[in-house]
Amino acid sequence: MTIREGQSIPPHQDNCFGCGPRNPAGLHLRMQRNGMGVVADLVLDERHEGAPGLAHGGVVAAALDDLFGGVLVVLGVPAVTANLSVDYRAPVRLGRTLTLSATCTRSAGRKLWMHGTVTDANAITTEATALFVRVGLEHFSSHADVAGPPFGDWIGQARTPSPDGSGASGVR
Ligand SMILES: CCCCC/C=C\C/C=C\C/C=C\C/C=C\CCCC(=O)SCCNC(=O)CCNC(=O)[C@H](O)C(C)(C)COP(=O)(O)OP(=O)(O)OC[C@H]1O[C@@H](n2cnc3c(N)ncnc32)[C@H](O)[C@@H]1OP(=O)(O)O
Repeated sequence: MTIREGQSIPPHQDNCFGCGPRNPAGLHLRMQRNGMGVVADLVLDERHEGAPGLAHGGVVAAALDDLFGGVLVVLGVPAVTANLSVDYRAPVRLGRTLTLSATCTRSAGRKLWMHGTVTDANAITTEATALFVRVGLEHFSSHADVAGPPFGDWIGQARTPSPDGSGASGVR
């Protein structure tokens, strides 16, 4: 599955908390490819409230984690979050159009390092880094039937691993 610049990233699966259109409790993130990364707009509301009028930090972290999962789709690399670190620089207000962006900054062997931000009117509210570790498709298929789309579509389409084993062409 090749995703061109500006094209929408398909959901990881229909019921994904971050990007699944079918999940009634989900964030319904809609990402687009931006270079070798992804961007998305997101408006949080009272369902996502922590302190009055402000987003719960865990929701913001989940959104960024899911964007990192969108970067994996651009790269064609199945991987999972091993470590996620979030810097909350300013409160995230409800009812604002937030811009989220994420990219892979480096890869080596099975490891991919991610960086992402949340901005509100061009000011960074939140910044995250993450370590993802590449896994085989059995990581997913051993817990659920993943034969249907989009996972089913992805099976067999993993990019040929690059010499360092990452498979993530275009990342450092
Ligand atoms: C066919 C094409 C497919 C294209 C599809 C593309 C994308 C779709 C793929 C996935 C998306 C699916 C759904 C997305 C949903 C949401 C997106 C957000 C992502 C998530 O929501 S995902 C859920 C949360 N996530 C987990 O549920 C992981 C649970 N966990 C494990 O499954 C294991 O823990 C694992 C696999 C991580 C490692 O286990 P393991 O046995 O395979 O490997 P091992 O432990 O040897 O680690 C290898 C090297 O990573 C280093 N390392 C490991 N962990 C570290 C840590 N915490 N800190 C620092 N370094 C760490 C080691 O030190 C070693 O480093 P070294 O090689 O240098 O020694």
